[in-house]
Amino acid sequence: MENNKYAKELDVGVKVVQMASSLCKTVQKALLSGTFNQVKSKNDDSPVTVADWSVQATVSWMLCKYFGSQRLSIIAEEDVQALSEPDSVGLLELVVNTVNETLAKAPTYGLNGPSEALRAPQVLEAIGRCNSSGGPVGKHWVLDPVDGTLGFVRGDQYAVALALIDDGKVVIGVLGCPNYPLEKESLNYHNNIDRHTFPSTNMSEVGCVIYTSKGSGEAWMQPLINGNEGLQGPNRAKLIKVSSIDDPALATFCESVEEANTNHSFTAGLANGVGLRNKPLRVHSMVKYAAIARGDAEIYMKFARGGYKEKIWDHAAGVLIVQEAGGVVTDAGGRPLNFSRGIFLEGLDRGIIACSGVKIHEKIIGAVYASWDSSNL
Ligand SMILES: Nc1ncnc2c1ncn2[C@@H]1O[C@H](COP(=O)(O)O)[C@@H](OP(=O)(O)O)[C@H]1O
Ligand SMILES: [Mg+2]
Repeated sequence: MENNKYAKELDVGVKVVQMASSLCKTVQKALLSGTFNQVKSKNDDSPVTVADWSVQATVSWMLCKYFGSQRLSIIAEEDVQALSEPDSVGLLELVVNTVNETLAKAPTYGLNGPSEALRAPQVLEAIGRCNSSGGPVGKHWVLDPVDGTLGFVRGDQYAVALALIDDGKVVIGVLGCPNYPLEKESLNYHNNIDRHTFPSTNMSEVGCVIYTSKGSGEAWMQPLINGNEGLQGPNRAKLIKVSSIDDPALATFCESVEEANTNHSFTAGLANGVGLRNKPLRVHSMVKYAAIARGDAEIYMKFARGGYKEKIWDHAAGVLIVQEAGGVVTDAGGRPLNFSRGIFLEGLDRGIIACSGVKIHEKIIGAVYASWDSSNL
């Protein structure tokens, strides 16, 4: 993928997501062990933590460093408001420390950090500059600093998702999945990782970064780089591919854990309609796209309640990774997702269907048409 037009963007993107994933692992451990417990609620009641802001600041700072601050457009989930409030002084301090600890390790990841530690205003500026609204023209970076924050605070699955959109098309996608084991066999999707035993598994075998660039026909997976070992370790990147299973009776579908985010009974009806037999794998975050791309599951379906507008940062990186790994992603009407119309997936028809192959995908789309009118959705 080195000859790619976006080779530099991909190289920096993968390294910065590696750094961000490591940051998240550290913060998640601290949260679960009670070292600090600052979890805030946003207006929509979803949680936000030190990790969300720290990742956003770190990625934003690095993108500025490598691609210049002048015309850099970044669209990311978090804003600075809650962090700038008077009662957030302690939280801001934690974020500043976390960002500086992370940036200090930049050379271990093959990147250059700042010559001196960032101060609070610089950290707030880095977070606040990610307020672009995207659109059909030019390059836009898209970041979900911690996707699946609910999974994150529960000690479960979450992802760091970074994508680049160029003239309305997603051209690179990078997904950090810090709690996704390298081997499928050791992933127990059905249960949350027990808070009290976490981290019980061999952590060196847990966590990966998956990446691709448009048109390459390849998606790659690296193990998480250990902050101490850094780039000295062997490059263990390997190609990943979607599953070749096309018999629905053998296929597995994944979906959100939260009923509030997708209609579980509608997807159960679809699953039944196409002859799926396996129980759904309920997983937080874009790790579901990673599961399809790695061949660990065949189908991902999401049907949000009417009126909910899907955000581009929740899908951009995952969609491209699934497509380049050999899969198909469309809306429930069978049309491609449109990343060119600002921060929302405008024009999305009902829901999102990601599949390992065309055959299963067609069956699911057919089942949607057959059951939609009677679904009350
Ligand atoms: N009412 C809703 N319907 C659908 N998706 C929602 C939603 N509220 C939040 N989400 C999105 O669903 C994402 C989590 O996905 P999942 O349920 O698959 O784990 C959230 O990402 P964040 O956790 O980054 O906010 C959020 O963007
Ligand atoms: Mg998200």
